[in-house]
Amino acid sequence: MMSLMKETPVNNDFLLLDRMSEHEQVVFCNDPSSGLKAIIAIHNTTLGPALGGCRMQPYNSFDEALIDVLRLSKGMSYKCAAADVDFGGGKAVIIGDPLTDKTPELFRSFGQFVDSLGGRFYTGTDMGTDMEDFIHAMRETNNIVGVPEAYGGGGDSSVPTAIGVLNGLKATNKMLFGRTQLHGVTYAIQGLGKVGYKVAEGLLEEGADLYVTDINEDRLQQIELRAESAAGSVKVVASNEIYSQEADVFVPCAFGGVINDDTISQFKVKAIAGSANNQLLAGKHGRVLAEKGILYAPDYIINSGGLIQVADELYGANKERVLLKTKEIYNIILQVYQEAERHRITTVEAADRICEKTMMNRAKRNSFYSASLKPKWNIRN
Ligand SMILES: NC(=O)C1=CN([C@@H]2O[C@H](COP(=O)(O)OP(=O)(O)OC[C@H]3O[C@@H](n4cnc5c(N)ncnc54)[C@H](O)[C@@H]3O)[C@@H](O)[C@H]2O)C=CC1
Ligand SMILES: O=C(O)CCC(=O)C(=O)O
Repeated sequence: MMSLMKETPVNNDFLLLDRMSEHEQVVFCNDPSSGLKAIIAIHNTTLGPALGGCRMQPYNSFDEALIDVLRLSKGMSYKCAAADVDFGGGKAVIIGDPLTDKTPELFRSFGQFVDSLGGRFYTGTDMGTDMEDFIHAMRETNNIVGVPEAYGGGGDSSVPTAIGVLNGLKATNKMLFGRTQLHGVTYAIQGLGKVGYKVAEGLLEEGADLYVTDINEDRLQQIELRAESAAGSVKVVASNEIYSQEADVFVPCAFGGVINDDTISQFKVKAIAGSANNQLLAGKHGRVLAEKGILYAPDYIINSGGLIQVADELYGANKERVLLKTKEIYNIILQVYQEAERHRITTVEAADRICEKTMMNRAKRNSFYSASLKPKWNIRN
């Protein structure tokens, strides 16, 4: 299997098709009546049916949306392998503004397209979408996860995602300072959305000092208010100043591509560990970070708490089980750091190796015919 962050120049349609050739299936969804324009990408189903959230964003171009969904779905294949769940990599993007373009019809239409894949793809929330959106989608398909408990789901998947990030931060502190405690370390958090806000709250409760930024003023006011009754402190900084803060750890919880030539030249941190998917703009940036002595927690491992919960939902949601598995992120991140150190490779290379081995072993193991009529993981069909 190829490296996760392969750099592919995208400047004409044929190169784009080359890039798509790593994927099993890419579906373009167009429904003029609801206004839905979406892309579903299934990267790899070696481990099981594809599973991954649905992002809604006002992409500037079709190519931008396609590149995003291709990268995100590939990341999910690795995330599923790292989290040891029997699902493969997939993701969806809806092209539109989450603040103005959401309607029940749009999400019902999206649900119909998901259903048309016949169980090859399960989806739920991601950046720009909320659990409530998928209540509409699940009227059209059984293949929706991350819905409220009242609808038979496991609830808000950003809760375990945030718990996973906090555990990844503990592992990072262990590696950097030889201690797991979250206090006594300063963090620069980018994005106070569903995940970032909960991470910030968790850190504040532990007494940590934070620099935070978001483009949403309400979220900033909320966290400032929250800090008043917590042991830690908050300092709000402008969006473009978050990269150059004198913090110990940068915690990206907004968008992808945030680790690039421009930001790396500004970083003063010792480590980067946050929830955003596809943090490295290109594969080379993992090495550039390592050369600069910045420890990097591979995104698809530290942010796998949400995946663990939505995968668990398909076995019948159990919070205790989800919490146990999510806390394992501490050990997996530490293992990646240690293997990278031992083999003198980057943490991205160490993580990719572990996941590719899992996928290859599974591909070999499942080569015989089984007469089982119903897959064990599918309680809804
Ligand atoms: N929700 C989940 O369980 C999971 C989320 N992730 C990833 O974590 C990241 C955050 O996800 P969510 O919290 O669910 O999304 P969200 O949409 O709830 O939050 C994103 C936040 O980032 C802010 N933001 C956008 N542009 C910004 C900028 N230029 N500067 C500062 N802040 C900015 C937004 O205002 C918003 O508050 C995404 O990359 C997502 O793919 C990964 C795994 C699971
Ligand atoms: O968190 C979710 O709702 C699903 C998993 C996912 O899409 C992700 O981890 O990026």
